[in-house]
Amino acid sequence: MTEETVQPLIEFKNVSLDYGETKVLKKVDLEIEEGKFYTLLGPSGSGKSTILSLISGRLQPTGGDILIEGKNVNSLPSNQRKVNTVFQNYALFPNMNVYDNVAFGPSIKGFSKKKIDQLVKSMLKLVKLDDFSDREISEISGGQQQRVAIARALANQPKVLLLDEPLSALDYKLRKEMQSELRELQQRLGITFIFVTHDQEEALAMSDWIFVINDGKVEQSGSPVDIYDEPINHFVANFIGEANIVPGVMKEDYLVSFAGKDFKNVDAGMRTNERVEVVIRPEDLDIVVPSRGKLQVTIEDQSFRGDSYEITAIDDAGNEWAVQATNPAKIGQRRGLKFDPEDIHIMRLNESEEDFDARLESYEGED
Ligand SMILES: Nc1ncnc2c1ncn2[C@@H]1O[C@H](COP(=O)(O)OP(=O)(O)OP(=O)(O)O)[C@@H](O)[C@H]1O
Repeated sequence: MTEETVQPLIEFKNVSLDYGETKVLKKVDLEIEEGKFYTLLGPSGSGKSTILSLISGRLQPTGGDILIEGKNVNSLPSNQRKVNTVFQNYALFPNMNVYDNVAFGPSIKGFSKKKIDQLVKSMLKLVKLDDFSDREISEISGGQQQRVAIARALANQPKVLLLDEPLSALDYKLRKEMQSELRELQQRLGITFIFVTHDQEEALAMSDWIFVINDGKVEQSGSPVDIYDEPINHFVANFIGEANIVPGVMKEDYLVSFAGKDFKNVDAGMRTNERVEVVIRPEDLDIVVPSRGKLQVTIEDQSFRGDSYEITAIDDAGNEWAVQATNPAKIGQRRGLKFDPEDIHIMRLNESEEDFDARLESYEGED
């Protein structure tokens, strides 16, 4: 039986964008399905907003193809795409009240007054601003402005909502609140959200699927859990959460050597004695008495994080380990580090997802 393939809502095939000599996007492939929450996560300048501009039609690619519902839209104007964007600065009309801001899109489309009214009221209800219709934009808070911007975009009834760092102007608490509100809104509406952020915590908390973008390329894509637990390379491991990354050698299947010792692990399929990078997350390390530790360390530093202590320890081979611990430690003390085989994650050196797959295929072909 063949599995039915779902046509992606949006596809990027080998999409490049150059500004003269500057290559901003380098042969990007993406697939976006209907009804999910996607996040483009990457550092400043990596090309996230450029990808949104290509989806919305504000920019055209210099190479490759962009497809929406299977049709090439490389040169389809923005206003003919069922896509709307919520910008970082909200871009609200300051001279209009809340109601008129939301009514703007539907009025341009020539809908009847009654239909516009219904639409605006339901959108304002959706973002919990039904009592704020008559307020001027200057009379509402940042978080409320953010909601108006979302209601305004949704009033255009898009298939896809693009959100370009929409929470970055909010304070920590409001930002957290809006994260769950946005997530809930997306689930309720069932439309596709593509959210841009450089905040990994935000991406992990909100998304069904994350694209990690770096230097105009997709470094890795996957569910938040996949990306956190199985980062494909040094960049992703470092960018997504805190990671201890030390050099190692895969001696054989399920046996890795690092910090001068051999450890059982759960990875297989690499060459004998292949050089690798070993990743262990700070929360997967426990500080114990030296005799119970798999590695012996000296406590170098510690800082209080509110709900935990971040401890820095140095092993006898000179590797530095960040440990997230519930109890404080004493600087200068000799301790042990404990971890389980499944907490050891192995990364091949400088390997892209494509190279990794190609190598895996050739490995499987050798049987
Ligand atoms: N008109 C332009 N000419 C030349 N380079 C440009 C132009 N517009 C953008 N760039 C470059 O393209 C790169 C990607 O920009 P983009 O805005 O997509 O990044 P980003 O990941 O969204 O960053 P941020 O998180 O800071 O918004 C940047 O290095 C930027 O300097």
